[in-house]
Amino acid sequence: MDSPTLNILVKAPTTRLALFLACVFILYKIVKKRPGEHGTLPPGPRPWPLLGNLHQLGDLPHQSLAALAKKYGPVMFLRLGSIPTVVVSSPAMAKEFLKTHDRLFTDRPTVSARIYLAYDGKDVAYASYGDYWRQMKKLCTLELLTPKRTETFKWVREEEVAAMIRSIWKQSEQGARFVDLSKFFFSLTLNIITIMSAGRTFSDHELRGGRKFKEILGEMMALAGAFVVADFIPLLKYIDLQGLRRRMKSLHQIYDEFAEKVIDEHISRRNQKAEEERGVKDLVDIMLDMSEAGSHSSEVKVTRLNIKAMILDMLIGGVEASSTTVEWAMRELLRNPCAMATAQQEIQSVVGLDRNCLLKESDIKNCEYLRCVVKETFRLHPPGPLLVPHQSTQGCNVGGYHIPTRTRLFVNIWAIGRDESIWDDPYHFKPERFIGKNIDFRGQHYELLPFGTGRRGCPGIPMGLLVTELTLAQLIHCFHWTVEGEVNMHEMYGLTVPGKFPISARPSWRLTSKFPG
Ligand code: HEM
Repeated sequence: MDSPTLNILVKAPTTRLALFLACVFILYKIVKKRPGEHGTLPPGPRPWPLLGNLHQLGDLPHQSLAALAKKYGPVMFLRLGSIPTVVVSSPAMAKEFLKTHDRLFTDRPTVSARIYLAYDGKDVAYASYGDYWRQMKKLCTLELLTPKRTETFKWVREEEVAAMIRSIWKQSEQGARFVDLSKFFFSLTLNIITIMSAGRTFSDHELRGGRKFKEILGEMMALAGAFVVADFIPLLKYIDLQGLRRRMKSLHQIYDEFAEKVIDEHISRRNQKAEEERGVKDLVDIMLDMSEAGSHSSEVKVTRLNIKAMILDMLIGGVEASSTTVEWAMRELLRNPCAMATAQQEIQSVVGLDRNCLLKESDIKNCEYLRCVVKETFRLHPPGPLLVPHQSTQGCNVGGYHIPTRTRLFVNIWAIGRDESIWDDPYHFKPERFIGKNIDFRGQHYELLPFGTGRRGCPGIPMGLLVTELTLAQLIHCFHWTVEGEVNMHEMYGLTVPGKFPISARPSWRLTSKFPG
């Protein structure tokens, strides 16, 4: 270019401005599109400096992300603080990420809960993808949570559900007008998982400082699901702005002392009794057996640390997910009296009304409608609406888009469950939609993934399902339920998404015989 031309370009203010804007536009396109070997990022809302798109998550991120996906499509790119994030909101794309490219998205991000609560990822749920996680997952799926093992804990589920029914019955006999079902469900699932894992429940005085076991666990779950700003904005990494990490550390210490005590108790019991006198083995017993044997068919070497971290996962992963599901199923049945009556009628036709023993787990296979009630609850109210976040281990191309290394992946199963292009009348609770259909929730049907799928899928499906179905069946078989006014359906986001307000309902005994036993 000769100098007069250059002079015109540089000196004329409008030309200079135009040149500047053109450069910015080209740069923006380069950054946004990343053409060439990387390809294009998925579409998404423009991020703000520092915050990225965090301000768009709101109190109920699964709902806000579902609304954004309506605008940007089933694969959407955001920045949460500085974290590149992909949100998937259709069955086809869920299959792409969780089946076709599953291996690339099997990692978990490093978050405060993993570091300060979960032994720095020495558990299963928070562990990074790699040999350690693989071994721990094998321990879950081949030893601790197999359908056969789950069957051996049938007595725990039946006894504990019966105890809950008895307490509700007692309260109603004593004239209580309403019972707080949310409290009952949390205590029930906590008791079941604690007995299955550690052999017994724990009284209020057994933890340091006389802290209540139930309270400590409740607080740990709340912290595991809390939003920690520093996990998204690395600038704040060294400041515990919300005081959450301090609380995590202190609760972790209390949990660790509890877990140490449980292991010591088991060891001293083992030393006192011969193998054949020990009775039913709980999960700590099984892991101690493996630890003594040194190795096992699953090639997992089990240490004290593994046992403590594994029991933590059973408690954090199993308790709230199951109680939240029962809670939503009850809310839906309470506001859908026809569905409630159909489910009650079905159970009645299977076991009658005058049996002097309560319904058993083995009766549930004959209650198809009840099982559809649970499925429909998973569709509308999956306890983990965005699953547990996955993370990409390397840059890759999925669905025609470039996904950078260490991108966080959320699969919005809540949005998929309410998608009008997949489900007829999606906002209404209609268990009958599943009758005679082969849609299942164990990970083969991408329109219904309450337990996730693929390598990171939930290992607790048999347990979670049996607890949920049995509890619900007993509750509606034994009692008529009424509520005052409308059933509140507001959600609260955390480790799972339970109702914002507890469900309070009025029971009246339905069976012709008094409470059995
Ligand atoms: C209704 C009950 C339950 C539901 C809906 C549920 C749901 C889920 C979901 C959505 C995930 C994450 C999947 C993913 O990352 O893609 C998960 C993981 C997990 N769940 Fe469950 N769960 C339930 C019960 C249980 C129970 C009873 C246990 C154990 C006693 C359990 C233990 C775990 C563990 C250890 C993981 C982590 C797996 C991994 O990261 O590899 N869950 N669950």
